[in-house]
Amino acid sequence: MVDILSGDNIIYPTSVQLQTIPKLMRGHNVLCAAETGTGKTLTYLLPVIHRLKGELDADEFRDAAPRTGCVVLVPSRELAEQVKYVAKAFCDPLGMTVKVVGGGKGVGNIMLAFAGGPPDILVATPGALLKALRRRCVAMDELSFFVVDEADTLFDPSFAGMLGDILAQTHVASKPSETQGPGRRAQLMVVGATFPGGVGDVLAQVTDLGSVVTVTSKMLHFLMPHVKQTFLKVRGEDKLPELRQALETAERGGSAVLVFCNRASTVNWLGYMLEDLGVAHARIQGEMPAAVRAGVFRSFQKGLVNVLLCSDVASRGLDTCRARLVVNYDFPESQADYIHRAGRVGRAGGEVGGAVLSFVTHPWDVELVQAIETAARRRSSLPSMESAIRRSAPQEGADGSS
Ligand SMILES: Nc1ncnc2c1ncn2[C@@H]1O[C@H](COP(=O)(O)OP(=O)(O)OP(=O)(O)O)[C@@H](O)[C@H]1O
Repeated sequence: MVDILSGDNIIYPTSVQLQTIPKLMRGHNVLCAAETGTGKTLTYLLPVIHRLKGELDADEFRDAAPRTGCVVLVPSRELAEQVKYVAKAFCDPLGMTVKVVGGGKGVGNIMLAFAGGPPDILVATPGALLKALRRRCVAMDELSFFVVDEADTLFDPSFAGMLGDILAQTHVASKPSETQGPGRRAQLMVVGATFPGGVGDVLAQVTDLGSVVTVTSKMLHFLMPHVKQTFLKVRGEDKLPELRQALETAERGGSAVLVFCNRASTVNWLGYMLEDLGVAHARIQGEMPAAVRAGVFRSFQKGLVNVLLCSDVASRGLDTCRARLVVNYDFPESQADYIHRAGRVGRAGGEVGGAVLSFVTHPWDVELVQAIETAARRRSSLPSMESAIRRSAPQEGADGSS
């Protein structure tokens, strides 16, 4: 595993990895709240793969029937493919299997993922996982790990019902000793860059909250100091010319750009406008089939297109070191959306910082802009982003402080 990491130029752990990986290795349930782009995916994948490989090789499991050892739950198919890609780099050489079941595919496709037997790691979106559970393709009560990635989205009311159904079928450990040997219970890992209220209440239904170690990074809810934040007050009709100018400047500098709109319809409209102006681009929005979105994101990653117009479906978790500029064509409706969009640039392992350019058109955006501007200037955390977990589980700072 170390060879694969160094091949990717990953030599030293990030602060979040340094604090969280040992706790997972010791069998604790962990809630990890750390800013965007700090390497949270490897934070959980490395201990998961290490332990599953150990179980596969252990004498006490030799006669056990094959089973899925870890389910990673993510909100979108793109993110599922991304996690699978990272996991496969480690699992393939170890002879372990990783499969995805995601939205936008029929039941036949979901069954196909299990045709070769249960994968060691299953990366799933909630709807697809529930379908797989109904067909008994995977047994949540036999897992060694259950990971909830992008927790703020998955604990949002739009997913909370499904998440509750899934958690109810998962046998979550309440202490590290329960995670060992045949009959073990699953270790729970909940990961996010922002946390909504109510997370503690949901977790309390499936495990002893006292058993959940919380790791929060010192920079949680801070704006990245190496990402320049610019706010441009413009009239609605001036947004398109301003965008065009920003795209031209980015093109001259060889930067790829993510342009965020608040609605799918605006993404489509803006796409037609840029088409008229002869600006090459691609689009991702939530009303497109998930498989199409995944294909579009792949073309962006490969450098086939440098401008990606997107709705917030692309703001959560997608890892690209290509983007140097994020444009908020529409000002985001919440601080959490701002943090996630801004987090697409200046990510761990990237060589340079990045910039966020936000168009501010409406008087009602001003209050949010002022809060963000002040936080960026003072290098303080964004207000009103407090975590429910902070109040409901034992704390441990990423600097090691308790
Ligand atoms: N220790 C490390 N050193 C250098 N680069 C790293 C390290 N760990 C992870 N990375 C790289 O950092 C990038 C961001 O990682 P990742 O996508 O896991 O971030 P994240 O914290 O999950 O972000 P988000 O909150 O946006 O989902 C990836 O390209 C990854 O390969």
